[in-house]
Amino acid sequence: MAHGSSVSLKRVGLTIGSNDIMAGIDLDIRAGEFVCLLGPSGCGKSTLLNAIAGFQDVSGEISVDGKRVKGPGLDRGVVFQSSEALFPWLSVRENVEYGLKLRGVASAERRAAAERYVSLVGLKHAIDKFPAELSGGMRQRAQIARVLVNEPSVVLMDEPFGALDAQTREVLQSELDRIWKSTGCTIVFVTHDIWEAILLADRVVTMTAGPRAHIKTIEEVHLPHPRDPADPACMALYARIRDDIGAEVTRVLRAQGLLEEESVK
Ligand SMILES: Nc1ncnc2c1ncn2[C@@H]1O[C@H](COP(=O)(O)OP(=O)(O)OP(=O)(O)O)[C@@H](O)[C@H]1O
Repeated sequence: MAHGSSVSLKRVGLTIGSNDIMAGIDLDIRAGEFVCLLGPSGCGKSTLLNAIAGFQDVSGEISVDGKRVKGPGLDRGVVFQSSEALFPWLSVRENVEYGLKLRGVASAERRAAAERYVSLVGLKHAIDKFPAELSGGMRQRAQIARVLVNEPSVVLMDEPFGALDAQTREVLQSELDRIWKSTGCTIVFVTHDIWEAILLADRVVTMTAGPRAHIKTIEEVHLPHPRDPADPACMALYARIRDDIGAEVTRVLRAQGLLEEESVK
């Protein structure tokens, strides 16, 4: 199993054309930590995740276990929202084995690894099915297994449960908590859902709205798992984060002239 790596962001920024998307982002993520990124739509959460993945060049410095990120690498795995990320012409087993095959891992070893990770995500019974035969939740489980089989020390998740119905999302949230603990990897998870962040994260990082988006607040969540939304500590945290994001949305609407001063609390 993989260990978790630390991730360090120093003065990270991105300007595209005349658009200052983000600026001055400093964040130190501990090895094995679960960090959720929240913020108003368009603030740059996915862009930041892509920068850690090495898909997006940014200014400043991003390093994993002290080593500068210069592009994608097997130490970082990315789970996308869309289950289209699976190859539709391959079975779950073949999808999960795919990366190992590219790396020349021997067939027996590949098979054993795929079975181990497909079991870990609770999909053993569907290992020979094709993506079209799976529900949305099962496809996301398969995508997670396909990433974990490479034993990344950092897993980057971009709204992985965003397209799922509420009940499936709840099941997968608790499964993810179990999977995270059993692998020990570091998780950086982008979501729009404040409850999802509170139920999963060690720390919830809230970003300001752009332009020049940066970190607004960091909440440490010192609560045991499984967390209960009815817990007063969770409710208080929810109210604080909702107010932080709400203030950003209000600020943007006001700047765009879409909200009158007196209607703002
Ligand atoms: N390659 C690019 N070229 C131009 N603009 C870009 C590029 N990548 C990101 N942006 C802009 O950067 C901003 C942040 O986008 P991003 O998708 O990261 O935000 P987000 O917080 O993940 O949004 P959402 O919550 O709606 O998914 C947006 O204004 C987007 O248009």
